[in-house]
Amino acid sequence: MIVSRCLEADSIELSYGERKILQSIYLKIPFGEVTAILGRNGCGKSSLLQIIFGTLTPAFKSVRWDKIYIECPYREQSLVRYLPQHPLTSSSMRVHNVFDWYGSSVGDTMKEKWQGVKNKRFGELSGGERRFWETLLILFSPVQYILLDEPFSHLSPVYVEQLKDLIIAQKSQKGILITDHLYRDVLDIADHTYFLQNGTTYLLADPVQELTDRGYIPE
Ligand SMILES: Nc1ncnc2c1ncn2[C@@H]1O[C@H](COP(=O)(O)OP(=O)(O)OP(=O)(O)O)[C@@H](O)[C@H]1O
Repeated sequence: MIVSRCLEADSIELSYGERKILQSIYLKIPFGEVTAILGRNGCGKSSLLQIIFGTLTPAFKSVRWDKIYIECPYREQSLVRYLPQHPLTSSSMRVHNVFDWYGSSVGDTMKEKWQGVKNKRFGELSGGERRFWETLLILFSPVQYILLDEPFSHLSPVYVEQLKDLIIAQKSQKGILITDHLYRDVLDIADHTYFLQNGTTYLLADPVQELTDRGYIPE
Protein backbone atom coordinates (compact mmCIF):
# COMPACT_ATOMS: atom_id res chain seq x y z
CA MET A 1 0.00 0.00 0.00
CA ILE A 2 1.33 3.45 -0.91
CA VAL A 3 0.73 5.98 1.88
CA SER A 4 0.92 9.61 0.74
CA ARG A 5 3.01 11.73 3.07
CA CYS A 6 0.86 13.94 5.29
CA LEU A 7 -0.07 15.07 8.78
CA GLU A 8 -3.76 14.58 9.58
CA ALA A 9 -5.90 15.64 12.50
CA ASP A 10 -9.44 14.62 13.43
CA SER A 11 -11.62 13.41 16.32
CA ILE A 12 -10.71 16.55 18.24
CA GLU A 13 -12.85 17.78 21.09
CA LEU A 14 -11.73 20.95 22.85
CA SER A 15 -13.75 22.92 25.40
CA TYR A 16 -12.85 25.76 27.71
CA GLY A 17 -15.19 25.32 30.66
CA GLU A 18 -18.72 24.91 29.27
CA ARG A 19 -17.73 26.39 25.94
CA LYS A 20 -17.09 23.94 23.09
CA ILE A 21 -14.41 25.27 20.75
CA LEU A 22 -13.57 22.32 18.47
CA GLN A 23 -15.74 19.27 17.89
CA SER A 24 -15.87 18.09 14.27
CA ILE A 25 -12.48 18.58 12.71
CA TYR A 26 -10.78 16.99 9.76
CA LEU A 27 -7.59 18.55 8.49
CA LYS A 28 -4.95 17.14 6.19
CA ILE A 29 -1.55 18.75 5.61
CA PRO A 30 0.01 17.05 2.59
CA PHE A 31 3.78 17.12 2.25
CA GLY A 32 4.88 19.42 -0.59
CA GLU A 33 1.80 21.64 -0.40
CA VAL A 34 0.51 24.71 1.40
CA THR A 35 -2.68 24.18 3.39
CA ALA A 36 -4.57 27.17 4.76
CA ILE A 37 -7.06 27.48 7.56
CA LEU A 38 -9.21 30.60 7.82
CA GLY A 39 -11.88 31.61 10.29
CA ARG A 40 -13.20 34.45 12.41
CA ASN A 41 -11.44 35.75 15.52
CA GLY A 42 -11.84 33.31 18.37
CA CYS A 43 -13.06 30.36 16.28
CA GLY A 44 -10.17 28.15 17.46
CA LYS A 45 -7.47 28.29 14.78
CA SER A 46 -4.55 28.84 17.18
CA SER A 47 -5.91 26.17 19.50
CA LEU A 48 -6.07 23.72 16.59
CA LEU A 49 -2.46 24.44 15.58
CA GLN A 50 -1.31 23.91 19.16
CA ILE A 51 -3.19 20.61 19.32
CA ILE A 52 -1.54 19.43 16.08
CA PHE A 53 1.86 20.52 17.42
CA GLY A 54 1.17 18.73 20.70
CA THR A 55 1.44 21.55 23.24
CA LEU A 56 -2.32 21.77 23.88
CA THR A 57 -4.09 18.62 25.01
CA PRO A 58 -7.84 18.47 24.35
CA ALA A 59 -10.30 15.89 25.71
CA PHE A 60 -9.93 13.84 22.50
CA LYS A 61 -7.67 14.00 19.48
CA SER A 62 -6.16 11.95 16.71
CA VAL A 63 -3.08 13.36 15.01
CA ARG A 64 -1.47 11.03 12.47
CA TRP A 65 1.77 11.15 10.56
CA ASP A 66 1.54 9.03 7.40
CA LYS A 67 -1.48 7.26 8.98
CA ILE A 68 0.35 6.45 12.24
CA TYR A 69 -1.07 7.96 15.43
CA ILE A 70 1.37 10.19 17.30
CA GLU A 71 0.78 11.39 20.82
CA CYS A 72 3.20 14.28 20.90
CA PRO A 73 4.26 15.50 17.44
CA TYR A 74 6.73 18.17 18.63
CA ARG A 75 8.77 15.48 20.39
CA GLU A 76 9.24 13.47 17.17
CA GLN A 77 12.66 14.15 15.72
CA SER A 78 12.63 16.45 12.65
CA LEU A 79 8.86 16.25 12.27
CA VAL A 80 7.19 19.60 12.99
CA ARG A 81 7.80 23.17 14.13
CA TYR A 82 5.30 25.86 15.03
CA LEU A 83 5.32 29.65 14.77
CA PRO A 84 3.02 30.95 17.53
CA GLN A 85 1.16 34.26 17.40
CA HIS A 86 3.32 35.67 20.17
CA PRO A 87 7.10 36.38 19.98
CA LEU A 88 9.03 33.14 19.85
CA THR A 89 12.53 34.26 20.72
CA SER A 90 14.25 35.87 23.66
CA SER A 91 15.06 39.56 23.03
CA SER A 92 18.61 39.15 24.29
CA MET A 93 19.52 36.35 21.85
CA ARG A 94 21.45 37.10 18.68
CA VAL A 95 19.73 36.10 15.44
CA HIS A 96 22.50 33.80 14.17
CA ASN A 97 22.74 32.00 17.53
CA VAL A 98 19.04 31.13 17.47
CA PHE A 99 19.22 30.03 13.82
CA ASP A 100 22.20 27.80 14.70
CA TRP A 101 20.33 26.36 17.66
CA TYR A 102 17.29 25.53 15.48
CA GLY A 103 19.49 24.22 12.66
CA SER A 104 17.83 26.73 10.32
CA SER A 105 19.63 28.13 7.31
CA VAL A 106 18.20 30.80 5.01
CA GLY A 107 20.41 29.92 2.04
CA ASP A 108 21.62 32.15 -0.78
CA THR A 109 18.35 33.91 -1.67
CA MET A 110 18.44 35.92 1.56
CA LYS A 111 22.20 36.39 1.76
CA GLU A 112 22.27 40.20 1.74
CA LYS A 113 19.48 40.63 4.30
CA TRP A 114 21.00 37.89 6.44
CA GLN A 115 24.38 39.65 6.58
CA GLY A 116 22.63 42.77 7.86
CA VAL A 117 20.64 41.06 10.58
CA LYS A 118 22.55 38.00 11.77
CA ASN A 119 24.60 39.73 14.49
CA LYS A 120 21.69 41.72 15.91
CA ARG A 121 19.75 40.72 18.99
CA PHE A 122 16.05 39.93 18.41
CA GLY A 123 15.21 42.76 20.80
CA GLU A 124 16.96 45.25 18.51
CA LEU A 125 14.64 44.48 15.57
CA SER A 126 11.38 46.30 14.87
CA GLY A 127 8.13 44.38 15.49
CA GLY A 128 7.78 43.53 11.78
CA GLU A 129 11.44 42.65 11.29
CA ARG A 130 11.32 40.36 14.31
CA ARG A 131 8.17 38.65 13.01
CA PHE A 132 9.80 38.17 9.60
CA TRP A 133 12.99 36.60 10.99
CA GLU A 134 11.12 34.45 13.50
CA THR A 135 8.97 33.17 10.63
CA LEU A 136 12.10 32.36 8.61
CA LEU A 137 13.57 30.64 11.66
CA ILE A 138 10.63 28.20 11.54
CA LEU A 139 10.20 28.09 7.75
CA PHE A 140 13.84 27.15 7.14
CA SER A 141 13.94 24.58 9.95
CA PRO A 142 15.13 21.09 9.00
CA VAL A 143 11.75 19.47 9.70
CA GLN A 144 9.00 18.00 7.51
CA TYR A 145 6.01 20.09 8.60
CA ILE A 146 5.61 23.74 9.51
CA LEU A 147 2.66 25.35 11.29
CA LEU A 148 2.49 29.15 10.84
CA ASP A 149 0.10 31.17 13.02
CA GLU A 150 -0.35 34.66 11.54
CA PRO A 151 3.11 35.02 9.96
CA PHE A 152 2.04 38.17 8.08
CA SER A 153 1.07 40.16 11.17
CA HIS A 154 3.10 43.38 11.54
CA LEU A 155 4.70 42.93 8.11
CA SER A 156 4.75 45.71 5.53
CA PRO A 157 3.53 44.74 2.02
CA VAL A 158 7.02 44.20 0.61
CA TYR A 159 7.86 41.76 3.42
CA VAL A 160 4.51 39.99 2.92
CA GLU A 161 5.29 39.45 -0.76
CA GLN A 162 8.79 38.25 0.02
CA LEU A 163 7.52 35.85 2.64
CA LYS A 164 4.92 34.45 0.24
CA ASP A 165 7.69 33.76 -2.31
CA LEU A 166 9.80 32.07 0.35
CA ILE A 167 6.90 29.90 1.51
CA ILE A 168 6.22 28.79 -2.06
CA ALA A 169 9.92 28.07 -2.57
CA GLN A 170 10.08 25.98 0.63
CA LYS A 171 7.00 23.89 0.01
CA SER A 172 8.76 21.32 -2.19
CA GLN A 173 10.66 20.31 0.96
CA LYS A 174 7.85 20.53 3.51
CA GLY A 175 4.17 20.41 4.29
CA ILE A 176 3.05 23.87 5.40
CA LEU A 177 -0.06 24.89 7.35
CA ILE A 178 -0.79 28.61 7.52
CA THR A 179 -3.45 30.74 9.15
CA ASP A 180 -3.64 34.52 8.83
CA HIS A 181 -6.35 37.16 8.44
CA LEU A 182 -4.65 38.58 5.32
CA TYR A 183 -6.85 36.12 3.44
CA ARG A 184 -5.98 37.33 -0.07
CA ASP A 185 -2.30 36.67 0.60
CA VAL A 186 -3.13 33.32 2.15
CA LEU A 187 -5.28 32.31 -0.83
CA ASP A 188 -2.49 33.37 -3.23
CA ILE A 189 -0.20 30.66 -1.88
CA ALA A 190 -2.62 27.98 -0.64
CA ASP A 191 -3.11 24.71 -2.49
CA HIS A 192 -6.05 23.82 -0.18
CA THR A 193 -8.12 26.01 2.11
CA TYR A 194 -10.22 25.01 5.10
CA PHE A 195 -12.70 27.24 6.88
CA LEU A 196 -13.22 26.78 10.61
CA GLN A 197 -16.67 27.67 11.91
CA ASN A 198 -18.62 26.53 14.95
CA GLY A 199 -15.89 24.05 15.82
CA THR A 200 -16.02 22.35 12.40
CA THR A 201 -13.64 22.44 9.41
CA TYR A 202 -14.94 22.80 5.86
CA LEU A 203 -12.67 22.17 2.87
CA LEU A 204 -13.44 24.94 0.38
CA ALA A 205 -13.83 24.20 -3.33
CA ASP A 206 -14.35 27.86 -4.30
CA PRO A 207 -12.68 29.79 -1.45
CA VAL A 208 -13.60 33.40 -2.27
CA GLN A 209 -17.26 32.59 -2.97
CA GLU A 210 -17.63 30.32 0.06
CA LEU A 211 -15.82 32.74 2.38
CA THR A 212 -18.25 35.44 1.22
CA ASP A 213 -21.27 33.15 1.63
CA ARG A 214 -20.13 32.25 5.15
CA GLY A 215 -19.73 35.92 6.08
CA TYR A 216 -15.96 35.83 6.60
CA ILE A 217 -15.27 38.38 3.88
CA PRO A 218 -17.54 41.28 2.92
CA GLU A 219 -19.71 41.06 -0.24
N1 LIG B 1 -6.65 29.25 27.99
C1 LIG B 1 -7.88 29.61 27.62
N2 LIG B 1 -8.90 29.63 28.53
C2 LIG B 1 -10.14 29.95 28.17
N3 LIG B 1 -10.51 30.27 26.90
C3 LIG B 1 -9.55 30.27 25.97
C4 LIG B 1 -8.19 29.94 26.27
N4 LIG B 1 -7.46 30.01 25.14
C5 LIG B 1 -8.32 30.39 24.17
N5 LIG B 1 -9.56 30.54 24.67
C6 LIG B 1 -10.76 30.91 23.90
O1 LIG B 1 -10.93 29.93 22.87
C7 LIG B 1 -11.36 30.55 21.68
C8 LIG B 1 -10.46 30.16 20.56
O2 LIG B 1 -9.20 30.82 20.72
P1 LIG B 1 -8.08 30.77 19.59
O3 LIG B 1 -6.96 31.63 20.06
O4 LIG B 1 -7.79 29.37 19.25
O5 LIG B 1 -8.85 31.49 18.38
P2 LIG B 1 -8.31 31.99 16.97
O6 LIG B 1 -9.24 31.44 15.94
O7 LIG B 1 -6.87 31.66 16.82
O8 LIG B 1 -8.52 33.57 17.10
P3 LIG B 1 -7.76 34.81 16.39
O9 LIG B 1 -8.07 34.75 14.93
O10 LIG B 1 -8.37 36.00 17.05
O11 LIG B 1 -6.30 34.66 16.69
C9 LIG B 1 -11.42 32.06 21.95
O12 LIG B 1 -12.76 32.43 22.20
C10 LIG B 1 -10.58 32.24 23.18
O13 LIG B 1 -11.06 33.28 23.98
